[in-house]
Amino acid sequence: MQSIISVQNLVKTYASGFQALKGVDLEIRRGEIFALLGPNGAGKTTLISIICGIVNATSGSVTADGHDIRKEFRAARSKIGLVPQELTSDAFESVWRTMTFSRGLFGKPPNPAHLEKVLKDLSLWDKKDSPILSLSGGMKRRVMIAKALSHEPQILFLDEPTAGVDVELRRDMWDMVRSLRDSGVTIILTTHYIEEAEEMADRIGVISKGEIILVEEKNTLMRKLGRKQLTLHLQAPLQQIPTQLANRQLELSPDGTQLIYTFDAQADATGIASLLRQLNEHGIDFKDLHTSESSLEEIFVSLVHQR
Ligand SMILES: Nc1ncnc2c1ncn2[C@@H]1O[C@H](COP(=O)(O)OP(=O)(O)OP(=O)(O)O)[C@@H](O)[C@H]1O
Repeated sequence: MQSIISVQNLVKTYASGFQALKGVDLEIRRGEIFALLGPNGAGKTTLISIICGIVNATSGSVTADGHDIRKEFRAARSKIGLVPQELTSDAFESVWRTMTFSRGLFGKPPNPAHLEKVLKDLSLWDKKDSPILSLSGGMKRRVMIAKALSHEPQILFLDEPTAGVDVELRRDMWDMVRSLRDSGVTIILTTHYIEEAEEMADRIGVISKGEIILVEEKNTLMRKLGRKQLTLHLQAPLQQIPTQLANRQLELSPDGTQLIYTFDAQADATGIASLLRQLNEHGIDFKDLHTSESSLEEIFVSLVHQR
């Protein structure tokens, strides 16, 4: 499948001499939701800003729907909608005028039917004549999305779309983003909320210290890097793990009442059956057991910490 965004060997060295991007390659597939995860200062905003033509790269190239962001700036930029973190509109202006103005900036002829559809999709139609400042925080965020969609872009960047919003609004936002994807828009979002990436993304990219350290299908990532744990609640506390079991991936809880076995969720043989046999041989009885899987958060933290 042809990529809708192609980033090749992108380097950004700021005037201070700091290298924020160290040769980034990234392909975004048409129609996907791609989540870009990274700790503070990893280079997410720099990368997005270059793709959107706000910041110039030191070297490397970016194409959006086949158009080079430098050589064919207007054509490339018109494919992209950007929803920044901060509200960037005249708060006294009405929702409708904000959208028509934004569309005009891209040199697109008026298309009231498109704007109406966007506003209806975002449940903002009845607010079209309201000044932005009269709207709630959640509505203002939706107006920023409406504004970014006003020129009919095929690619939408959402920078931290749900930072600081309450749980209910976050869920609404997720539903909205999914329905945008279903309507054919490719979505790239940055987020600090791992839960958000886990919930929404088709693929996940992790950036750390200016390098993309991993790009993977979310499900594959969770399967591949996911660890499973089996916790056994013991009948009687243990002082220590018997030496015969020392070569196992076992941990004893500080109070000695739980044995925790970590195993590879992917492996054909988990070793659970033989572990249980060994415990039986050593007279270690348990009253209960449960298994748990590592979350994307744990995977992410361990990835970034390995570096
Ligand atoms: N104009 C600039 N001049 C010099 N250094 C900069 C400039 N802008 C960003 N940086 C540095 O580049 C690095 C990457 O910044 P960037 O804003 O891209 O990170 P980020 O991943 O978006 O972080 P956050 O999650 O905190 O928004 C940081 O170390 C930052 O201090």
